[in-house]
Amino acid sequence: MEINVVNALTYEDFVKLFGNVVEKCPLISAAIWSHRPFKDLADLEAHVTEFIDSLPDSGKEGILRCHPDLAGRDLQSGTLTRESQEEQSQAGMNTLDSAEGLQMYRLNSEYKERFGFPFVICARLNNKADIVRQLSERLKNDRGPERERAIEEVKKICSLRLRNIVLSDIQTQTNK
Ligand SMILES: NC(=O)N[C@H]1NC(=O)NC1=O
Repeated sequence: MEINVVNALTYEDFVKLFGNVVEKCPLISAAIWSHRPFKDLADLEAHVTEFIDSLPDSGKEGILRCHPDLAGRDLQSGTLTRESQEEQSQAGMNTLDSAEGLQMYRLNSEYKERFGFPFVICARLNNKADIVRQLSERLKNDRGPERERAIEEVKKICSLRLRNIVLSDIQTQTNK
């Protein structure tokens, strides 16, 4: 997708297309739409990053709380967003055996109890073993550094989702 096509999108179409680049936070794309024209995709991504960085700690924690648990209730009940469903499947979160499922449940609960927000990691860049290892490791962090660490993961998820939107659009165009 050419950047001039993105820049020509109405507010409604822009939010429809980019509204979930940060999980369940369409407010972010609604806000950055006003920064058009974007120079390129990297510029669009930089605006998302800047918006997130400008939030107070409570806003950053709010973003984290919009994320579903990995291998959690939404995955079991099929209520994940399409993006999250794909990411969690790619990391093998949908094929945990009962011992692994219980381990994830316990670690996720311990994490939420400690920090007051769910554990977030870019599932596309990690496999099952990485996720369990990092969840155990990050449980040892202090709240401030852990909040920032988790927000960095949100940015990685966002970057891959943005790229996905653009690539799948190229695919559609070549198929025409
Ligand atoms: N909790 C959490 O990390 N959730 C996610 N990670 C990811 O890549 N997609 C998600 O929904």
